[in-house]
Amino acid sequence: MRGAGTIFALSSGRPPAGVAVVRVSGAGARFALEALAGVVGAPRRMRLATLRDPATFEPLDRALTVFFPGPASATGEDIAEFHLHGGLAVVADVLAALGRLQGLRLAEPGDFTRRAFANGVMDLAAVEGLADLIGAATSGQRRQALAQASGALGAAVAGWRERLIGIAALVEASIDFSDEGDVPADLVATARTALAALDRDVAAALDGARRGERMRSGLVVVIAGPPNAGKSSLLNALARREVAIVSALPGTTRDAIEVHLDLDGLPVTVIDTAGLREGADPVEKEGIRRAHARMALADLVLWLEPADEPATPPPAGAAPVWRVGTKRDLAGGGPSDSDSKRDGVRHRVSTRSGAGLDALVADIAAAAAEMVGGEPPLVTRARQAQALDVALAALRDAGGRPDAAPELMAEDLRRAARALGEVVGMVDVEDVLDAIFRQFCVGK
Ligand SMILES: Nc1nc2c(c(=O)[nH]1)N(C=O)[C@@H](CNc1ccc(C(=O)N[C@@H](CCC(=O)O)C(=O)O)cc1)CN2
Ligand SMILES: Nc1nc2c(ncn2[C@@H]2O[C@H](COP(=O)(O)OP(=O)(O)OP(=O)(O)O)[C@@H](O)[C@H]2O)c(=O)[nH]1
Ligand SMILES: [Mg+2]
Repeated sequence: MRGAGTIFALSSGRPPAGVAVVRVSGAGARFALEALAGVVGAPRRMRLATLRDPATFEPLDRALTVFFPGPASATGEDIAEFHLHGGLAVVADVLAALGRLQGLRLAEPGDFTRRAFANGVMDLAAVEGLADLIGAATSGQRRQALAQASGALGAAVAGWRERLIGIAALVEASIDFSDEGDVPADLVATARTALAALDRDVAAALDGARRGERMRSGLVVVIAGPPNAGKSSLLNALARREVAIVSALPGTTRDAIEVHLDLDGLPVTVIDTAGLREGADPVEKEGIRRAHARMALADLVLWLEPADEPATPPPAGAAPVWRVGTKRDLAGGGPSDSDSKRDGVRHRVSTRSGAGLDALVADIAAAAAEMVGGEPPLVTRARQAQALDVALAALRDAGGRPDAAPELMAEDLRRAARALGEVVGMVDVEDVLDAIFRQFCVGK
C-alpha cells in the first residue's frame, strides 16, 4: 500500500554535489537511524556520526544526522535525515543499505508531501504552493509560491468557512423560529448582510486569479511579422544567445522557438514564429499555422516592421499588439526612436547596432509588472478558481432569492461550504490528489 510503511529518498539534487540529504519518514525512521549511525541524537539536533552498512559494518560515510520526532515534523511522522557527502557511491550505498532494512521502501514522487497532507500538516492549496515553490524560476514566482505554501489561501478559506457557518446558524435559527410561527425577520436580514460581505471577499480573491495563473505560467510575448523582418534576430538579442537560425533567406523559421526570460523577477516566455506570407511551401505553411496559434494565446504580440520594406498591418487578434520597427540602422534619415510613437510604431530597434533594445525590454518588463506585479494574489490555479467560482455561485443563490424559504437558503450555504472545502482538500478531491502529487520529484 502506497500510504503505509516507512519511506526514504534522496531529497537533495542529483549527485555529485557538496552535500546530499537523504530523508526517512515513518514509524521506522528511528530504527533506520539506529541501524546506520548506531545512535539517535537529541530531537532536532545535528549529530556527527560514522554511518555503517548494518549487514557488513563497513563504513559508508562520516555524516551529519538529525531526528525529528512526529508529529512536530515536516510530514507529521518521525523523520530521520542523513546529510551525506554528496558522492554518487556514498548516496547509492546509503540508499541501498536503507532499502535492505525491514519495513523501509523507496519513496515515490510526492510521497513525503502526500503524508504531510494526509497528516494535516499542509492543506491542498499549500501543497500546490509547495510544488510551485520548487518550480519557481523567478523571484516573483517564488514570492507568490511561498505565500501559498505558507497557507495564505488556506487561512483565507478557513476564515470564509467560519463566517459561512455563522450565517448558516442564523438561517437555521430562523427555520426553528418559523416552526413556532414567529419568524424574526432580522435574523434573515443579518444573514443576508453577512452574506453580501462574504460574497465581496470571495469575489475579490477570484479577481486576482488570472494574475496568479499568469505569474505561475509566465507571460507569453510572441514575435510576429512578415518573413525576414528580423524576428529571429530579435529573439536572439533578447535571449543573449544564438537560439534561432538567422539568415537572409525569407522563410527561415518554421517551428515556434521559445526562450524564458526573467525580467525584474517576472517570468516572460518570448516566442519566435515563422514569417507570415501567402504561397509558402507545405512545411512553411504549417509554420505559419503555428505562428497564428501562438499569437492567439499571447499576452502581448510584437509585430515587426523592417525599415527597408513597406509596413504590413498585423492580423487582428485578442492580445495587445506593439508595432516594432526593426533594422533601424538601415533607416537612414528616417524617423528616430523619439518621434516613433507618432505613427503608431512603439519602438524602433536594430539588433545590428543594439539601438532601442534596452528601451524595448524595459517596456516589456513594465507591461509584465502591470499584468502580474504587485502583492501576491491568493488564487494561483484554475483548480482553486473553479472551486471558488462554485462557492460564489452558491453564495449568490443563497442571497439572491429574497422570497425563498430559509430551508433553500441553508441548502445553498451547504453547497458553498462544500466548494470552499474543495479548495483546501477537505472534501471531494480524491480525483485531483494523484495529479497534484505527481508533479513532485522523488524525495519531496
Ligand atoms: N534538511 C532539511 N531542510 C529542509 C527541509 C527538510 O525537510 N529537511 N524542508 C522540507 O520541506 C524545508 C523546511 N521545512 C520544514 C517544515 C517543518 C518542519 C518541522 O519540523 N515542523 C514542526 C516543528 C516546527 C518548529 O519547531 O519550529 C511543526 O511544524 O510542527 C521542518 C522543516 C526546507 N528545508
Ligand atoms: N541591417 C540589419 N539587418 C538585420 C537586422 N536584424 C536582422 N537583420 C538581417 O535580416 C535578415 C533576416 O533576419 P531574421 O532574424 O532571420 O529574420 P526573420 O524575421 O526571423 O525571418 P524568417 O524566419 O525568415 O521569417 C538577416 O539577414 C539578418 O542578418 C538589423 O537590425 N539590421
Ligand atoms: Mg526567423
